Amino acid sequence: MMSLTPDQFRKVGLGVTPSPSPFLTPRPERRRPESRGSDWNNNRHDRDKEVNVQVLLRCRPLSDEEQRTNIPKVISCNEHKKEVTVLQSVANKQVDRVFTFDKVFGPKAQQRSIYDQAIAPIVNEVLEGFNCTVFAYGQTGTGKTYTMEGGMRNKGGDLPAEAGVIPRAVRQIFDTLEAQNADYSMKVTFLELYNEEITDLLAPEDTLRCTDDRQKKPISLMEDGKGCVVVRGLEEEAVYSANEIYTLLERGAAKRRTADTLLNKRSSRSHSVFSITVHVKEASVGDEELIKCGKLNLVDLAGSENISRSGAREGRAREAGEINKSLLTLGRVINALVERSAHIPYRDSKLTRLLRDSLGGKTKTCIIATISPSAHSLEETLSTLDYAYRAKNIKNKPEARIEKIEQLENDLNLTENQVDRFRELYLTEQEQKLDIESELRDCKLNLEKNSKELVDLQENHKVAISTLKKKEFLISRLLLSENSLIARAKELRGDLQTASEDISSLFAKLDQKDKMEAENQRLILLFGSHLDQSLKDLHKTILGSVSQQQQQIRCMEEHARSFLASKCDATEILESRINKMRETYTSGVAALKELASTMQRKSSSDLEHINVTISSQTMAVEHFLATALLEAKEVIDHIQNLLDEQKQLVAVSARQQEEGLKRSLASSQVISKATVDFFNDLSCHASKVMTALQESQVKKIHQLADFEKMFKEEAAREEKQAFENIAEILAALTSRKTAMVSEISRNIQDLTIQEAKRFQQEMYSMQQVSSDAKEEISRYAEKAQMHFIEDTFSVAESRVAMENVHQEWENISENHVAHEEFLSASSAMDVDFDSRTCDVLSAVDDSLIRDQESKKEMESITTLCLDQLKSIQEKHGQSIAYVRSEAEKYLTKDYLVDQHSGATPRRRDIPVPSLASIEEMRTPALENLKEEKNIENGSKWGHNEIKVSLQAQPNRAPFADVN
Ligand SMILES: Nc1ncnc2c1ncn2[C@@H]1O[C@H](COP(=O)(O)OP(=O)(O)OP(=O)(O)O)[C@@H](O)[C@H]1O
Repeated sequence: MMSLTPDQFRKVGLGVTPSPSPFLTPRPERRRPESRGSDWNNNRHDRDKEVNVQVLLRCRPLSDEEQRTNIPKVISCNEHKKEVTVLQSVANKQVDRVFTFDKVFGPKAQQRSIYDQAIAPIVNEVLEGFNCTVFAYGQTGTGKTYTMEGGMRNKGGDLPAEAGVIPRAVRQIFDTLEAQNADYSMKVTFLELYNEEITDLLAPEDTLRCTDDRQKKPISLMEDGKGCVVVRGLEEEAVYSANEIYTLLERGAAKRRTADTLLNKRSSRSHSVFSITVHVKEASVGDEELIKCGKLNLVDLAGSENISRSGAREGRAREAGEINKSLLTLGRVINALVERSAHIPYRDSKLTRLLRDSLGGKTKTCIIATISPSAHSLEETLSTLDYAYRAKNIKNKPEARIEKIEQLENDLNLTENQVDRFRELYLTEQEQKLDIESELRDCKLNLEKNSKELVDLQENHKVAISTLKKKEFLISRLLLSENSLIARAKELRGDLQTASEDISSLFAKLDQKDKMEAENQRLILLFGSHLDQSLKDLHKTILGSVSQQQQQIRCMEEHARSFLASKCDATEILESRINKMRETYTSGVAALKELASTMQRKSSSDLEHINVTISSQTMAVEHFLATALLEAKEVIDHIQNLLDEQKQLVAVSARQQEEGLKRSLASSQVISKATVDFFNDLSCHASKVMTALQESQVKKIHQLADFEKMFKEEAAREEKQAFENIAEILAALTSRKTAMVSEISRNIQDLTIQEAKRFQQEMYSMQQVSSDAKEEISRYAEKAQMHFIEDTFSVAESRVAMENVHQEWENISENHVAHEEFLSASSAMDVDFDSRTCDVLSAVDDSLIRDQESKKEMESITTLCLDQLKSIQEKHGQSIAYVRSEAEKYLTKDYLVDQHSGATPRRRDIPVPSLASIEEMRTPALENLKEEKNIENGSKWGHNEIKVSLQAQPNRAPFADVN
């Protein structure tokens, strides 16, 4: 045990004395104790707050040995989620267990991070005047000592990385107080609890010199587990600097009893308790001096162990037994605290007495549970986790201790040294006082509990007596209840009879409904078959009309073909006639040539004769010639006139022929245009028919959908109106009917769609045929135009030839005979030409007549087609109307099924006795009876009635008879 003050005290010459003055504030005057600072009140308030014990979990890494032997890991830590998962498989099934703690540190967690995250805040609380305890709990070899002590050696002022909680806490306290330049004193104790004996690990060397473990000087622990700190410590007090403390601690730690076990080469065989008590002088509040007193306990428990597994040898068996015993007591204390038992077995072991204030007391407590990740330690790990998890629920009531001792010091008029000693004693006294207070509170609680139990017993006694009375009364009341129950049962029976009659009539109604349902189904089937039949008829009609149309189209094709053939014939005739004309012209031209040669021959002989005549009769002839010349001139003029006339006639005839041909062309063009227009009209009409069909189909679909919707709405309305009892049956019926109707409507829609597709195909083929015929006719018109052009050319050629002939005739105009011959030939040719032209005209007339005939035929076919289309449309409309009327008929029938017949029993309220009336029949409580006695009239169960009934049944009433 030692007292520590900062080096600066020693520097000013105060530190070496056994009892240094920790508080250097001058105390100039004596002060009154009445007023207390606001902090004091705050801390009083803190006393009422309960805080849970904080539980951290640390899992060590696999040791080198464990890694070498490939021991599987069964622990997984999630520091972020603060979860530890124990991986377990039972019968090849993964049955993992997850535990959650306040903080979780995995195998990689460093000493420093654990301290900074978990312990540093606790040390700060100690400096604020709280008592705090941190203890490590876990199976042997899981790292408790490593966590609490770690490496203690201080290398040149710096702590090593593996330094544990104890050296780091000492460092933090020193550093903080120094930084605050605080007025403080500190006391450190390091105790070992071995086999229920306490040893001071900081006792000077010579006490231990030449002694074995058993001869270590034990410290007797006071009953409340507190006394050792102050009482023993005062005698051995000394002052040390911070660095010296580390050396002392290291030495003390080395003194702990350890042993080589199978699970840990340096297994601690004792519990160690390291305590630092810090007294910090608060800033003066007014004329009062306040001291914050905080205490930090750092406990390293010996490891719980399975003796057979840990391999504790014979000599160590008692040791292991003692460790387990003390840890079991600790477990019991934790259980009692969690279950909030009235009795907490703190006194069962020295360990629990030491930790009394840390578990369920006024201390802030943090448990570091250590586990191993090895699969071999699974059982012990689960036990540690269970304990640690339970310990989370322990509640402590920590309170900051800020003491006011100035007043007492002044009253006692002590010296400086006495004041310091007094302060120490006073503070320890306060601690003890608080402990006694807590015990007193426990006693009070027990007393309260006992007195409560006594009151309960008295209550029970009273209750038993009143129960007896109640029972007597109950028997009498039961008789009354019996009578009223029988009367009520009779009433109920009447109601039941009526209800059963209603139910049987409801069942009759249900039967009727079933029958209607069957009838409906039959009707629906009939409707389906009708619908099928009508659709088949419709299909047949459509097929018939389509085949008729095909026939007509074929007929039209025939006509077109025959028309083309006749046209070809006419063209051939025209060609042959033109050929004949050509032949006539050729023969005419040949005759003209022959005539010309004859004329030439005759002219030469005539010239010779003329020459002879001229030579013989020169003068006479000259005169004659002059006369002849005049006559010739006249003749020539005449011929010229005749030729002109002839020429004009030929030109007129050619023009007439050309005009005739033009007219024929125009008429054939008109015919072909009319034919094309007809086919256009036909295709237009067909497309109109198509659109009309599509529209009717869409309309049908809409109508069917509307009908379906209406049907559903109607059905829903009916369902609502129907009785609740048959609502389900009706709903089922309606849904079935709806399904059937929607099925049928779907089928109709499908059939209509197929029909429309077929129609479309037929129309498409009709259009194809029409367009083919149109093309044929336009080709024919082109051909006719070509022929006409050829004819025109040939006419023009013949005119040219005629003009040539005319020219030749002009050249040989002298020969009158030839002229006459020419005239005759020309007239013959003209006659021939006229006859040919007449032939051509008659052929054109024939062709026109035929065209007209074919046009008429086409018109008649078209009207036929239109009539047939109309009839198809009408038939289709009729069949749709039929289908609709049939559907309406059958569905109206369906609707009628659920019409009110009047025979259905009406809903009637069966009088159900109210709960209150039934409750009235119950035998009332005794107290109620007392109340009832006060009610004169107006209650069914009035006092008078009881009396009457009791009198009526005297033998059955009193309880005494039963007994
Ligand atoms: N987190 C850790 N990182 C590295 N080594 C560790 C860790 N925890 C424990 N060890 C090592 O495991 C061994 C056993 O640790 P320690 O002695 O601290 O266990 P213990 O729980 O105190 O055992 P016992 O109860 O038997 O005293 C030591 O060698 C220690 O260095």
